[in-house]
Amino acid sequence: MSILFVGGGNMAAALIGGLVSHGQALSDIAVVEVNEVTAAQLGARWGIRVYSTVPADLGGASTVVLAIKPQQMTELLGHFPTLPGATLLVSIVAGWTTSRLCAGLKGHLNLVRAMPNTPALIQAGVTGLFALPEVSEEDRARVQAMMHAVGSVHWLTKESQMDAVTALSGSGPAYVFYLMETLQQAALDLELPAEMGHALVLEMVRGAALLACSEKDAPARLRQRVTSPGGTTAAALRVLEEGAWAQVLKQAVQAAAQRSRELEDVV
Ligand SMILES: NC(=O)c1ccc[n+]([C@@H]2O[C@H](COP(=O)([O-])OP(=O)(O)OC[C@H]3O[C@@H](n4cnc5c(N)ncnc54)[C@H](OP(=O)(O)O)[C@@H]3O)[C@@H](O)[C@H]2O)c1
Ligand code: PRO
Repeated sequence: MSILFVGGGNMAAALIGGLVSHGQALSDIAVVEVNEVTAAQLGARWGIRVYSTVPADLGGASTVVLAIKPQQMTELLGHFPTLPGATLLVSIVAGWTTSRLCAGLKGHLNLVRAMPNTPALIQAGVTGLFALPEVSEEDRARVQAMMHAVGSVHWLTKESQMDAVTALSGSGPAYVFYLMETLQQAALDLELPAEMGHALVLEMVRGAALLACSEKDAPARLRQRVTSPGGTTAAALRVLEEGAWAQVLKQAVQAAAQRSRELEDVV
């Protein structure tokens, strides 16, 4: 499978890294990247072909991955080559629906939307996929293999689920990193040395995530096992409940899903 990435930023680099580690030939990967610094870094890191504009023949690629920001899409599609019907178009662009993509790509229907996340950088990502009915089983398998190279894959049954996936697992790493930043600050406030606070938070989050993945018990049950009656955890959880922490977090995820719905309309 030869792949042309349009946009060679954070997510494209993560996907390329995963593909290369799964044996994808570097000669079968090319990138279109307008940012000269990023373009030079991609070339130096992998020695792959890097274009400054989309080549009319797509560099011979059978799969094109759109990996630019939603706000950059209208300009890109304004001068995008007409795709041969057999070319598989995969878009990781948040918010852009297949209907808008199809319209911008002159009726192209061989379309799959993918929503990965940044742990893809270490092949620990999770991706939601949605394909139009016109996409063949073979092309579905190709895109599944591509995203599986950077983590696990879940097929969506309805495109509208993509906004929730974007809000949950697409944006989700930022919520966890924010929690970690806050806990590190709390460690400083409790006068732990910065390095120790940093390590304790990292190892605690890693341990909790691994435990949750290894156990059949739901997170609520795991939480109960930490919480001794009248103990320290109960004291902390009471403060979180008083601050309506769960409601605030749910509202944050709702806001992300709403923004995903709005992003289709950005120009
Ligand atoms: N980051 C995430 O966690 C994440 C997760 C899932 C999905 N996504 C989606 O993935 C897409 C890319 O996100 P990202 O974080 O990888 O963004 P990014 O790091 O900004 O990468 C996009 C790259 O494309 C370049 N570019 C802009 N216009 C271009 C054009 N016409 N042709 C070729 N290259 C062009 C940008 O250059 P400039 O910097 O000079 O503009 C930038 O280097 C977004 O649509 C986002 O919604 C992101
Ligand atoms: N990063 C993109 C955004 O913040 C999409 C999910 C994660 O819009």
